[in-house]
Amino acid sequence: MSGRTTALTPPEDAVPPVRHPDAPAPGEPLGSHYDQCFGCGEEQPHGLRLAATAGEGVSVTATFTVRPAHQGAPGLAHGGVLATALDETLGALQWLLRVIAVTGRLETDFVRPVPVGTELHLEARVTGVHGRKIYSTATGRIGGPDGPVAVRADALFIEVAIDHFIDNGRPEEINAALADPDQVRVARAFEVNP
Ligand SMILES: CCCCCCCCCCCCCC(=O)SCCNC(=O)CCNC(=O)[C@H](O)C(C)(C)COP(=O)(O)OP(=O)(O)OC[C@H]1O[C@@H](n2cnc3c(N)ncnc32)[C@H](O)[C@@H]1OP(=O)(O)O
Repeated sequence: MSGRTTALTPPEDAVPPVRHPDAPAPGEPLGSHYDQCFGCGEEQPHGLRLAATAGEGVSVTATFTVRPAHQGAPGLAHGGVLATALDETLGALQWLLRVIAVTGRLETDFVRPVPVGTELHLEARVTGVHGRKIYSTATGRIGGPDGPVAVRADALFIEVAIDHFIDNGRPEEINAALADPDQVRVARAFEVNP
């Protein structure tokens, strides 16, 4: 990482994010980007099954219920699982920008322990865009959208082409995804010029 800034606030010449005209309307459920995703996939038995909804501007909200499979200490959510919930919520912002991006950097504050059974209410928004770099921030609250903050994160996502996944993913999963019309439709929903 030599010569690379680790700052997660947008640089002065960053531009405000622009909501894509074809982005899902505020209040619209975003669905899963991949049914095997550990964060949002419906086919992952121990996954988070996080459900995200489009917000105003370039923002999303999401909920995730902590289950016994998500424990670290007895009765409490694992920190890595909570970071996943934040990462997934931040990743869902891509639906509103209609770009494909991956997490380059994620800085997480764990403010309160989160017991099993908790419904975590997350919200995320893009704070600025600088070329391929997308700066964003998220919080997770216990029990409701106005509940106490349990976790928060700042992140830098980097825009990539679909080839990022084709070139780097394991052939079994990539070939299955490319053969699935629903998956291809979802991938195209992220791209400005499919
Ligand atoms: C078919 C299926 C479709 C599914 C689609 C939906 C998928 C959605 C999935 C969502 C799932 C949930 C989300 C997930 O879990 S995503 C999974 C977790 N993330 C990853 O696996 C990413 C792994 N990393 C990489 O692939 C590369 O390093 C990337 C692509 C990120 C950059 O390598 P690339 O060679 O492309 O770019 P570059 O190195 O020229 O850098 C470009 C610029 O960025 C700056 N920079 C880079 N890194 C950092 C850093 N760490 N801190 C600070 N800055 C950083 C860099 O300085 C430069 O800035 P500047 O010099 O221009 O100013």
